[in-house]
Amino acid sequence: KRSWAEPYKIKMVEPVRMISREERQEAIEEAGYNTFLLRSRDVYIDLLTDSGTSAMSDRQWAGMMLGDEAYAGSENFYHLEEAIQKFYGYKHVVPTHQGRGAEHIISQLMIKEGDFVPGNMYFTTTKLHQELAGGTFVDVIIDEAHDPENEHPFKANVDLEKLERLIEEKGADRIPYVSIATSVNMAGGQPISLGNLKKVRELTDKYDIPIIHDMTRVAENAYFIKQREPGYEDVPIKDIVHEICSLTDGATMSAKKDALVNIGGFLALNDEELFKLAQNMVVVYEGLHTYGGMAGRDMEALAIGITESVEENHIRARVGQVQYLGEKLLDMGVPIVKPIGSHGVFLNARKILPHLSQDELPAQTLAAALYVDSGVRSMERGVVSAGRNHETGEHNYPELELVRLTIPRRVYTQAHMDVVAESVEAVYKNREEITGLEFDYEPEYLRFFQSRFKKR
Ligand SMILES: CC1=C(O)/C(=C\N=C(/C)C(=O)O)C(COP(=O)(O)O)=CN1
Repeated sequence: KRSWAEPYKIKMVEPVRMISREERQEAIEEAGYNTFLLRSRDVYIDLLTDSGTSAMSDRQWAGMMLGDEAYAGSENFYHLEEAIQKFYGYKHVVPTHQGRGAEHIISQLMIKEGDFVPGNMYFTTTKLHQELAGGTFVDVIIDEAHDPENEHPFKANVDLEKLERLIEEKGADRIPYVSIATSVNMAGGQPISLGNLKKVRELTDKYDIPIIHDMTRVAENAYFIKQREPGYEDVPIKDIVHEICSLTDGATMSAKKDALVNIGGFLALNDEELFKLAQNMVVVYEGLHTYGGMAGRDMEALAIGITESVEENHIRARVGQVQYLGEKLLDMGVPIVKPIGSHGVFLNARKILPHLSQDELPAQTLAAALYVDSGVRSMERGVVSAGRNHETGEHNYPELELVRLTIPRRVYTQAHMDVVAESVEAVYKNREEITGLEFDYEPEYLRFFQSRFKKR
């Protein structure tokens, strides 16, 4: 089996710097032990997120020069609309500045006070917008998804019994839609199978409940279907993506991930009436319905990015790099979420720091320790990200207490992955020395972005 390399070569580089350990210790204290509050210039390898951090292609950059910055009717909008209709199959497109812009609109439109929104595990902004609209998120993902060691190949599958029980218990009229994410971020970048999605479709059709698809990383999910689901080995990624979308009634997308742009998003809907309502809301919150908070040039780059995102060699290289890092860490004996995810490798902070209770914020602590060791920035995906129960005010204590090493698309080389793995190994070897953190400042919403912590 011959080696295989990325299907591109580098045409432009952006120098990065490595500051000293002393400077990194100062920087993390300055940032209140929150990696979101570090300055980019103090970060060596930035694995905080794959959101908006990917490299655009020369074609996308060329598209930036074709920005039709007309306020209304920009040519770039129609190119974006065509790309979404062609690759995703949805009829109507409402552009937004990024994913949460679309989540805000669809939540306000479809959810009424006291509703329940079932979904395959929560995502932070998605759940918050459902709550702000008066709804309650209900997790209907299979139990295996909450077990980092479980190697189920499709951990994002829906537990159909859980879903049907909820519908029977609450009544279909209090379930505005089922929220299905392709490649579930908080479970460790795990896919749903087409077989399961078809069963979800059958069940929701029985009760006439729509499915709204969070398609932020749909191409990565399609890649795992091609790798793991019988019958799809020879089906092109773009056809799998199209089939996934065809089983849903609409979608929100943060285009900052799979679609390879630094800003952008949209809401896509098949229902004409809902589309008109969404179009009317977008002008209140995002911008005219033909730009929705994006410049014309951004929409052009996005239309091109969508085309590139479903290209076989691109997605194979993208997911392949994540698998490479994950395999290295498994070989080093570092506890990570299995199977290895699509957009990142998730360290099992609870298992790495068993001497810390969840109240000592193990994932937050581990992310800070990793940064001090090497300048590698990661993101907390544990109790801090889970926030507080919006009724009781108590912390939500998730099963999964993870640190996400999120790989931007087409940015880092294999050498960077090797440096990251060695740093994780060094911190892992020294794990007994690590002591916990506590909150110093905690904002009301999405606290993981802006909280500050201190050593206990
Ligand atoms: C699955 C999913 C996401 O992962 C997501 C944003 N994710 C971020 C920022 C991340 O770091 O994973 C969003 C929100 O998108 P936005 O960051 O507003 O463009 C929606 N769905």
